[in-house]
Amino acid sequence: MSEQALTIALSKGRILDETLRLLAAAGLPQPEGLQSRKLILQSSCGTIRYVLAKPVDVPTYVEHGVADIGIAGKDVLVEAGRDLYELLDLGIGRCKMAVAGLPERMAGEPMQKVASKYPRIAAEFFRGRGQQAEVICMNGSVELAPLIGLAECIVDVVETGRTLRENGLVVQAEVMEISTRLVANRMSFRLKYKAIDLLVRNLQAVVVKGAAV
Ligand SMILES: Nc1ncnc2c1ncn2[C@@H]1O[C@H](COP(=O)(O)OP(=O)(O)OP(=O)(O)O)[C@@H](O)[C@H]1O
Ligand SMILES: O=P(O)(O)OC[C@H]1O[C@H](OP(=O)(O)OP(=O)(O)O)[C@H](O)[C@@H]1O
Repeated sequence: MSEQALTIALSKGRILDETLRLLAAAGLPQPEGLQSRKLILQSSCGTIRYVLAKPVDVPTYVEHGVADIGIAGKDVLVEAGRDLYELLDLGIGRCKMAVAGLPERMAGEPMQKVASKYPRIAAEFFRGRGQQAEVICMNGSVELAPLIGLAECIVDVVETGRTLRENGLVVQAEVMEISTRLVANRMSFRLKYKAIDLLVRNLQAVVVKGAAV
């Protein structure tokens, strides 16, 4: 690593283990004390400070410059709409953003209410299709909405498709492909270019080779 110290905001939750494997495969100094409840972990050599953040907050930390680098899903990044540099597709956390609903809904029928944890992405998708939709913002278990009559459809992440299947819902349209991305604060990218460029090149090598996934 270069001598410039970096702060990296990692997404806690389902992509954390894969992220850590990828960072290790790229030869990055590892965070110490992962088993603790600490939210800021230093690497042993002190060149990297890791911040363990809620995924949805990662773009906020990076845009404000309290983290130089962030690792988060494309879904979270697009929804946040922050002014960041997207440097690399890490190829992990792969899933899709899709519109889903009950199968008996006629395809092409105008939508009225759409439930989603991603209100901006949902609104933009229907606006782009020239359809008027009221987006109802949810925090989880979004699949409930069409089942209980809150909305005609949902815009949500689909990975294996199991949650949709087991709740009798089907994909009606695909919105975008999702994977985990490396992003940087714009100012950090200029001021710490050497360290960030080295980080990107090391990660790129393992992403391309697929060594860590
Ligand atoms: N089945 C999936 N469901 C949700 N996200 C997934 C899935 N598979 C991969 N991902 C990716 O993993 C990222 C993190 O998901 P995770 O569930 O940990 O975060 P979250 O939805 O913000 O969770 P929480 O609200 O519980 O903090 C998502 O932003 C997405 O890019
Ligand atoms: O296609 P699948 O493999 O079934 O995965 C998709 C499900 O996983 C996520 O939910 P999560 O488990 O994060 O819970 P949540 O409903 O609280 O967001 C997502 O919101 C879907 O519900």
